[in-house]
Amino acid sequence: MPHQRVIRYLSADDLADGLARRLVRAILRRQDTQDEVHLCVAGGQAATRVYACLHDVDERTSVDPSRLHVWWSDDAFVPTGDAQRTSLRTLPLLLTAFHLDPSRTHPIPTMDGKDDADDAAYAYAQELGNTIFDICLLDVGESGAVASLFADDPSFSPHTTALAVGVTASPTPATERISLTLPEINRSHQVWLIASGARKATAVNESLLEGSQLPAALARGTEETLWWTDQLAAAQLPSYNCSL
Ligand SMILES: O=C1O[C@H](COP(=O)(O)O)[C@@H](O)[C@H](O)[C@H]1O
Repeated sequence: MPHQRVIRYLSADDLADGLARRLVRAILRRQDTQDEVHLCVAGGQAATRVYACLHDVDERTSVDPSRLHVWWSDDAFVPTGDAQRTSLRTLPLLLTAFHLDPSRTHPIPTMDGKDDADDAAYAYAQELGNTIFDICLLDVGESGAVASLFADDPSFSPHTTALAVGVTASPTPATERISLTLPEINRSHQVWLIASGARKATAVNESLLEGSQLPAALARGTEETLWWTDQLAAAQLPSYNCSL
């Protein structure tokens, strides 16, 4: 399994600003050498702060929106327009930052026209097809969850062949959600896990322990797995484990 690297910023603000810059540069580097770039984004407070910081990154104007696809790691299974939708909060920030082409944005289907969360997950899987994310951003939950994969939930199946799954008893609102599966996440070239603040410190530490089976521990990119943290989130890690 590729090595995991932990990057630690001093504060939550530094993390959001630094990660926004690194994200723009990573997209530009990929666009230099390949046609389409597929970015998967997460909700979560820290990830959303990163998207808000994209506006301050001058190089973002060099990103070619006609060659950038944006996908979501998970979302609430609720009606279109429901405030619980992650994409409702994140899409406007990303649209403005990159002037995205709406036909290249792929929000997870809503409840409208779908029988249940599994039906929506199936539709999302169809849309995904053979897509491999160049960068998959995941916001680490307090329990070591990523996307809407919760260690104790029966919908978390590390070896499933499905690309997306319906979650019907999420411990965090909304109760019904749709999530990428671990195998789909792990086809990504780069997996970037974000953890900010003291409430994430235990999850970060436990996920980085040898043999951890938490969803955050099992999420790995085929090329690289990076943990983007701030001092509070990385507080329980040995300092030699961190760069920056
Ligand atoms: O909405 C989401 O948030 C969680 C983490 O949320 P936070 O409020 O603790 O930052 C994240 O794991 C999930 O993927 C995302 O969709």
